[in-house]
Amino acid sequence: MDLVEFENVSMRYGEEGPMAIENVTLSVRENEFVAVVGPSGCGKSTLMKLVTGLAPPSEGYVYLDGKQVSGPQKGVGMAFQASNLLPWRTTLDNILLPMEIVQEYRHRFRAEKAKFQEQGRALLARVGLAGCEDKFPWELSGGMQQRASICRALIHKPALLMLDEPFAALDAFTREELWCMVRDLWQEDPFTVVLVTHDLREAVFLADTVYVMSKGPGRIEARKEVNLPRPRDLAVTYTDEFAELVFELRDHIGRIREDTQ
Ligand SMILES: Nc1ncnc2c1ncn2[C@@H]1O[C@H](COP(=O)(O)OP(=O)(O)OP(=O)(O)O)[C@@H](O)[C@H]1O
Repeated sequence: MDLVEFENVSMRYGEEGPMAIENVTLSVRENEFVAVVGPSGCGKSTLMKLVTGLAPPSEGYVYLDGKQVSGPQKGVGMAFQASNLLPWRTTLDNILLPMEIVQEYRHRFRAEKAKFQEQGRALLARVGLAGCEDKFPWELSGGMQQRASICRALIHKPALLMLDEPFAALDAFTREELWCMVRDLWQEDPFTVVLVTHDLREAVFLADTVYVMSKGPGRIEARKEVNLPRPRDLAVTYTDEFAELVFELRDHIGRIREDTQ
């Protein structure tokens, strides 16, 4: 079953502005890991706003779990390039924030606080942050902050996790560690993921399907299935098969850049 569907979606900001994305049709199956790659400004973040209901399409339809998206969606977890943890809250309190502020969960959270705190601790342990529950964000490294930010996005067990370049600001080694963390979380207890990234290796390592977007306006130029066997180890990134997939995507993007420059 498809969890996310875009049907001929176009979007412009303002009445007169240029099209940010045009005629986008795509679908994401339940528990599929999708990556969207493309040059800067091609509309990747706009796709995220449309799925989460933060902006309506100018034309076409966006469906989430079979229902047309017409406002902010509760069942979506989001993480961004900046972890945006609140500096005055501990790591555990930061990751429990959605339970406190989203009206839907607030009552249950107040009634069963100890249970949710336990779930928060367990989630932190799964991402290697056991012992960091009472630390403040400034006591954590950048990679640890991003781990916590992904926990915060998953604490309410969303059907869909939207990741907008969550590893872009990290060094190469930390980035690869976090790829493995997301891979493990997803494999242990599957959910649907849409990952927006500039990093082709990241897209091929993590995703089942990669969409390549062009810019001005953003269109889906290519869809590539990644049939590398799972579970994938980092060693796969040094194989010819992996390099060929990355090269093919790079070639698409190179051609798009030539056409739009
Ligand atoms: N709030 C806004 N108002 C007007 N135009 C916008 C707004 N947000 C985005 N745009 C325009 O829409 C187009 C797509 O932007 P978007 O941020 O979705 O691209 P992106 O692929 O996420 O970019 P990047 O990779 O640089 O983050 C761009 O031309 C951008 O200038």
